[in-house]
Amino acid sequence: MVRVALIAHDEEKAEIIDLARSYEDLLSTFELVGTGTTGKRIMEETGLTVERKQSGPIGGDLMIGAEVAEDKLDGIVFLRDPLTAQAHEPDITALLRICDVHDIPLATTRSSAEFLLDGLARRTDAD
Ligand SMILES: O=C(CO)COP(=O)(O)O
Repeated sequence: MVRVALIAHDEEKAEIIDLARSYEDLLSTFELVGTGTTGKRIMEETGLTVERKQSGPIGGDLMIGAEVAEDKLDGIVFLRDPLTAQAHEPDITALLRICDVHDIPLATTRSSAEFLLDGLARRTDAD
């Protein structure tokens, strides 16, 4: 089964919930994992189930990164706030880097996330 991580910074939470609603039918066919607060909000505001890791600032990004290192993930939607400095920036950088190392697709904006999910939908069709 396709396994996807969903992560959003606070300023992007409304955007990822809107994205999750728009793609709910597709996402309901995926295994979903997310950082703590993002996962909680998506479960509260959609019908989706998300396996929740720690909140990003206390290690959640690194836990998602560990799944990448273990080749467990097919893609990541990570809607980053480009205008606010994050205390856990080193963890965010580590996650982006490990996605590059393992060539795991990672989308950091709404439009690129739509491309990523549309691409994973085609992969599901082909399976
Ligand atoms: O900080 C985050 C990603 O860097 C997201 O964490 P939360 O989903 O727990 O808010």
